[in-house]
Amino acid sequence: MSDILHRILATKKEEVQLAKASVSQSTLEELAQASLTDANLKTRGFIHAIEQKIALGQAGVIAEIKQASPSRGILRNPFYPNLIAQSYAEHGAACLSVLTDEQYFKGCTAFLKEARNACHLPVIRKDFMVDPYQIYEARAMGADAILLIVSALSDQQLQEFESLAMQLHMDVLVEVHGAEELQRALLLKSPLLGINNRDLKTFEVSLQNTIDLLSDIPKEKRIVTESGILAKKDVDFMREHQVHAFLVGEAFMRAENPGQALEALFF
Ligand SMILES: O=C(O)c1ccccc1NCC(=O)[C@H](O)[C@H](O)COP(=O)(O)O
Repeated sequence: MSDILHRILATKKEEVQLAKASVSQSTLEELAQASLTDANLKTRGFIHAIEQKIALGQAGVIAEIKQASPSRGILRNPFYPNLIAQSYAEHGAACLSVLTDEQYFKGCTAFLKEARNACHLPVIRKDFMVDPYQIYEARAMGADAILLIVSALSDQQLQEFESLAMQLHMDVLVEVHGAEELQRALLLKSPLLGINNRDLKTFEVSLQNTIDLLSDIPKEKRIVTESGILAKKDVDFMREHQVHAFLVGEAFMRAENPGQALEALFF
């Protein structure tokens, strides 16, 4: 239990127990249900937004809003999620990814709400799901999608969490790093499959990781390459291999104008 992912997951389990003592799961379930008919909160199609971009021949960019990360430390200061979201929307992002983890990424629920309220884009709650409670929480805060990290969950949890997210009208990004995780991910229904180029145990990043898994992935899946996309050559490399959806954080967070950086990298 010493690598960073395991530490994050252990913290997350403690946080969920504390949260449950403050807001009961039944209250959250009611809020999540109510959100589905609230004009401001009802879900925006996350996968649909990516597919629309790709149908136009463009890249489907999930643009990340994160203040810090365990591997890179502070990425942006000062940090205004609403302005970043507007900038991404103006410059061609398909969707937003907002980190809500506080301890390791300096994120919070308010950042997701601020970013989503500032634009029309669908938003994924980027956090470490270990309990169904967090899925109700995600919907109650307005998330349009959640992330499920295969290495963090059992097969049963993956299926249960995916099914709950779908019942709450959210899309699911299923994230893998290696071949064994990929086989487990293929048991799920979601068409959105993220391949993380970063090994969350060692922080090592290799874009070749995405390419190495491609031949084992059925055509029905929409592949999202995640992490380490920093330069135009990285984008070209992926697109040459028919990978057209991208999750990018650091390259934009370090730029003075994140949206302009997105446009320069992808369009
Ligand atoms: O980025 C980290 O340090 C990290 C550590 C432990 C778990 C997850 C981590 N990152 C999450 C991500 O996957 C990235 O935020 C995302 O793919 C964007 O990557 P990048 O463009 O390299 O910022």
